[in-house]
Amino acid sequence: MSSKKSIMDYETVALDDGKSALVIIDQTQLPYNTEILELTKQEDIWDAIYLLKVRGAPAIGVAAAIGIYLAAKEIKADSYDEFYQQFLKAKEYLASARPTAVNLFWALDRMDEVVKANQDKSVAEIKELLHKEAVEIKEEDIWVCKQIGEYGLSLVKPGDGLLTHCNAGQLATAKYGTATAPMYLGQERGYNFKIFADETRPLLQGARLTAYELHESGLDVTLICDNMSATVMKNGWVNAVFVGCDRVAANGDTANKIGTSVVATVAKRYNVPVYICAPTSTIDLNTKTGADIHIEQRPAEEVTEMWYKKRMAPDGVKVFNPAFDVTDNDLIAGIVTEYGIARAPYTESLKEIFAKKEAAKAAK
Ligand SMILES: CSC[C@@H](O)[C@@H](O)C(=O)COP(=O)(O)O
Repeated sequence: MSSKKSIMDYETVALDDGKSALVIIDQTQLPYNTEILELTKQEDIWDAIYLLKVRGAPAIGVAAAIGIYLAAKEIKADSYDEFYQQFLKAKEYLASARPTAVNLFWALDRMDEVVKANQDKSVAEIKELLHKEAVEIKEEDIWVCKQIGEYGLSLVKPGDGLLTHCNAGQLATAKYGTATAPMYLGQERGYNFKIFADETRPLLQGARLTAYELHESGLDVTLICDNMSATVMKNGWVNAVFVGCDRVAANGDTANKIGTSVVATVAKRYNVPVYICAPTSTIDLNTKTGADIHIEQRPAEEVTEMWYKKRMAPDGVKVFNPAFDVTDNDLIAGIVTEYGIARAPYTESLKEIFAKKEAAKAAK
């Protein structure tokens, strides 16, 4: 019997409180090396987020929550004010790692709220509450992905062809993934999906991560280049597109990995519905439209040489390398959240989703 551990047996992101470490799989090494990193320094945590060692909006959120807890744990302060000043500095630092995925800010703000709400407590007690909150943020993400799986699965039928772009899988979340959650759940229930994974240039999250985790899990996955989605859709092989997101604006416009809007435009041409799998932690009602979303620009080398033995572009050529694009809301058939599926017009339906979330919180 093989004792080789599957990538699915590892936690994408975890806290080792005894070692005061953020524990992650270094995703830049996948699929060849499964290297587990134990990060204790704030600079290393920042680098891991910036360099995409830990990536995907929900996983970035969990890493940030654990990261700021670890920073807080190290603070030596006698008074609340002294503690909070240093906490805010650490928060600002981690928040600067990447600009588009709102989960980074959402998680840091949630941790900040814990500090502000407990000014009457001792510094030691606040640290303990931060620990609890970071653990909760991670646990919640697992539940959220499960729910998205159930709602997503209700949109498709056994034997369907599904296409996904980038990695919104287990490696992008605490477990199950968002766009992959209906796929994993369908597998448990005998749906026999045929999945197409876009390779996702320039950093190949689709090839290195999505194709890897789905294949390891025994799903029927076919890797395609980014320029092949029209072909597989025209052939009638795709019944639905499921993708994740980094920030959904109040009107439903959605920032996700560069190339998502191309897939959505092609899908519209071939009448294939595009579903955005979106934890409410990735929906930002304070951002009005996609035009207000800050799109991260990344180094030219990611396009010209990073994954090649030799540079594959002329020296000195200009390169444009946005990490994300915005899919306009009219290309989106539904936004699948943990509280149900929002449909156009999104300005209203997303508010209803948040009202359900509030009601569920109040009922606890
Ligand atoms: C559930 S993850 C959703 C998104 O974060 C994912 O689709 C994506 O675009 C990730 O981009 P990345 O640059 O790899 O962090």
